Amino acid sequence: MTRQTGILADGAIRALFAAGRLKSEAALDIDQVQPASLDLRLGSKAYRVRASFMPGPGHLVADKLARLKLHEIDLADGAVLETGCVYIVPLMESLDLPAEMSASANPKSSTGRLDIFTRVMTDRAQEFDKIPAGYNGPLYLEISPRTFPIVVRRGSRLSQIRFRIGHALLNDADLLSLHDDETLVASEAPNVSNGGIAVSIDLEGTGPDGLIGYRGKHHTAVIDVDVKAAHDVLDFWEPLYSRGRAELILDPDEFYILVSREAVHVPPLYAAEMTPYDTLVGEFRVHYAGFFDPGFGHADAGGAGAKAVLEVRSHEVPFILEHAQIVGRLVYEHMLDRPQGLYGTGLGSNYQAQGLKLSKHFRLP
Ligand SMILES: Nc1ccn([C@H]2C[C@H](O)[C@@H](COP(=O)(O)OP(=O)(O)OP(=O)(O)O)O2)c(=O)n1
Repeated sequence: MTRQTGILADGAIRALFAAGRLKSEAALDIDQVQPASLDLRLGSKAYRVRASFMPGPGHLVADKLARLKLHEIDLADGAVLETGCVYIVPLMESLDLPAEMSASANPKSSTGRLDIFTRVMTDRAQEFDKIPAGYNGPLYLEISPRTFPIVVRRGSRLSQIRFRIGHALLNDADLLSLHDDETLVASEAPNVSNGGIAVSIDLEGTGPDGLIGYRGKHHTAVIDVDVKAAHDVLDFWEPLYSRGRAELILDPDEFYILVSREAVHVPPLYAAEMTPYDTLVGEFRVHYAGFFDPGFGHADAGGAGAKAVLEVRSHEVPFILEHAQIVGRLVYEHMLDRPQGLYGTGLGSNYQAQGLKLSKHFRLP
């Protein structure tokens, strides 16, 4: 059954290309269309800018770039993007959306796991990562590596975009009833509020030796975002072990990879997104969160027991994170159609049935 509102699935995203609503400088990569999103590719130039900016009503990104760029970098053969610097990269894909269709962008999971801050910008934008209905124009990516310097090139895929018609978010009652049928978050009692189901942190360490997570090292070598399993974990990360207390003191200057206590599940007719838990005093937050594909953690797609990976930072002050503390909420949206491919069934799914898992760029010793 086709719904009137919801997120476009892979087949409908391919149809946008065929209809000229989505364009790209080059033919699509074979795995670029995901079950409920499209990976966006970097174009051939990056601009180092002095500071991030919002285009604002009436302004084109290209005009602001002409004023703010400090240096132009050729990405044809790859280039290093340094930590602490802000870059703007025109993307290969551009849009001419139908009047009723909007979109939203997010860093890919691998991008968040490397602590690469990214946001998509459009001309005249008043918000990052939100593409208004009917948008016609180019897309740009702001990139700021926070912990590790990275190598990127034309075609590197750091962010992804979802297309939607209307509003199809599940409310609390819908979520509870879907949870009863499908077990969305495997917890003793589901905690549902504001349209989201809570995900909490595991600090007991069910992994080998009580491993609970990793803290990013500083002054490391560069990471090529396009190469898998190239780096030794210990050159970039300090493993953290549970020492009997099931708590972790977050240092405000550090970046942590942790894991959810619950296995999470996105049934095939839904797409989910993690929204960071914003404490009223704002001491810490899951920094990147991100999109969860239809089929993630779905038993038929090989995903039973898949945990969410959490990229956590503390703000301003050191903060004690305790086992089972809520760190985010998963919100669910209806798909317009069932995707042809589910997460975990294709060759490119790196994180199905994962536990605590660093990005695909690392190999265990
Ligand atoms: N904070 C997050 C965000 C996402 N995911 C999971 C759910 C997603 O369905 C899966 C893959 O996400 P992306 O498509 O963003 O990731 P990549 O493209 O980097 O990985 P893959 O190559 O596996 O698609 O990772 C996660 O565990 N923790």
